[in-house]
Amino acid sequence: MAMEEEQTPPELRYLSGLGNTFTSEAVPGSLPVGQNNPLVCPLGLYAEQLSGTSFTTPRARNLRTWLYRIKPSVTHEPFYPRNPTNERLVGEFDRTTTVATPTQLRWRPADVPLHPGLDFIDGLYTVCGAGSSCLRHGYAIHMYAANKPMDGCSLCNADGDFLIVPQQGRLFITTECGRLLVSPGEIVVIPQGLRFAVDLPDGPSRGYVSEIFGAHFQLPDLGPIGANGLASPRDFLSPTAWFEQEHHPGYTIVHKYGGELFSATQDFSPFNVVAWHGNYVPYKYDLSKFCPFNTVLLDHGDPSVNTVLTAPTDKPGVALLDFVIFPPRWLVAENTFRPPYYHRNCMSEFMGLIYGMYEAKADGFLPGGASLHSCMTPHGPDTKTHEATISRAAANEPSRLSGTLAFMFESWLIPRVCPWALDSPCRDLDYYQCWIGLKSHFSPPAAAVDDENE
Ligand SMILES: O=C(O)Cc1cc(O)ccc1O
Ligand SMILES: [Fe+2]
Repeated sequence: MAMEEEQTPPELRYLSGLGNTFTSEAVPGSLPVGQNNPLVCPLGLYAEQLSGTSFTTPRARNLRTWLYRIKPSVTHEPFYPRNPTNERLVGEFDRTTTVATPTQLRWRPADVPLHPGLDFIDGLYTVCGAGSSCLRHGYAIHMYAANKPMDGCSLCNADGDFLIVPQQGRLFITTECGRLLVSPGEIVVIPQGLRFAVDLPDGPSRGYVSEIFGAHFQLPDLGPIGANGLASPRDFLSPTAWFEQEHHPGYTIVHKYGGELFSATQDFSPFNVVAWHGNYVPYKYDLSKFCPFNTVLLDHGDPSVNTVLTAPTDKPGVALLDFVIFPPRWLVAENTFRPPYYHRNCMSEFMGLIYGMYEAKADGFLPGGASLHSCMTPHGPDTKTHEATISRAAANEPSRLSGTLAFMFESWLIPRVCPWALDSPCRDLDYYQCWIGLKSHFSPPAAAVDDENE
């Protein structure tokens, strides 16, 4: 089922609404009526539940889906450590795997290698993260550069949810719930435990992934904004049931578990779900649908106002991981330094750029590149941006920030960084230089200086 390079993907139908309970059948009459697991399911299917939360999680946050499939997913040979594994995937962030550094870090975009062929699994590499997938608290930030479809192979991430941000090349993703086509400018969430395979209809592809352990993404509360605004639930799209039933000898099930890869074989595709119902589903979202709110008079608001999705911790208002965007918008604040302010944050900020230029960096932060400003590490606009902003005569005029889309993964947990990210040829070792040229503009009245120094 792998698509050749630049093949047109099929038209897909989606179900709309984040958090909805859906039903979907690829064959009419394949979904049991009135119960989840009848003695014999319609059309001779097997019933299988996929639980995304504990059975006893309160109803408002309980997530599960019932899958009606040709054979249950348990029908496979034993799991073995995958050989070769992917040495650059991390699920436990400690001194043995990663490094603590308060240094401002920035990376140039990685070239997508053409040889040897890398699929989504082998093209993934962890950049940083915190906590532990086994202890179900923490997150990992990965990037990927892939040039080969996952052929005869699916991935199941037992560790957490993946939020994937493609930056170059569309992703055609087949899941047990159906198929999604995700373009740069869209994001997709693949929930923990759902099997999926990534095809690359445009060939070489790259992007960013945040993975969260022990939590799921939800929409942020809107507070005084009211009932509408930011990302609207109806703009989140989930797939419709789709299955394949051909005999497929040697199909490989890859299982990411404790940050490590295992594999098992079976003689059929895992995408054999004819019907399903539930609320534990993959979904995609087109970031151009985001309805941004911002200041209409003065000052630069905090970036939390641009939160698309948040994964909460147990502390109210504190995120395990926020996904925040910096979309095209009007800037209208008066007498205001409009780019981001200089900043030290108890949260840690990983940023990526999907296209265009980021408002705080005139140079060096490029589409496909990344930066990391960890807990309390100072950062802010580079010298060029600062100088250009304060010298701009028309600074009070409305201006439209266009042709740009940056994002941030922001977390309460302090990330540790992978050695290969620190040693990467893409690392911009001169990043700190972008602030070194900031001059003192301090000009107190002469009398005040004299008074003080007398
Ligand atoms: O560091 C950054 O560029 C992200 C950011 C953007 C903004 O508009 C305000 C604060 C902030 O941390
Ligand atoms: Fe910041």
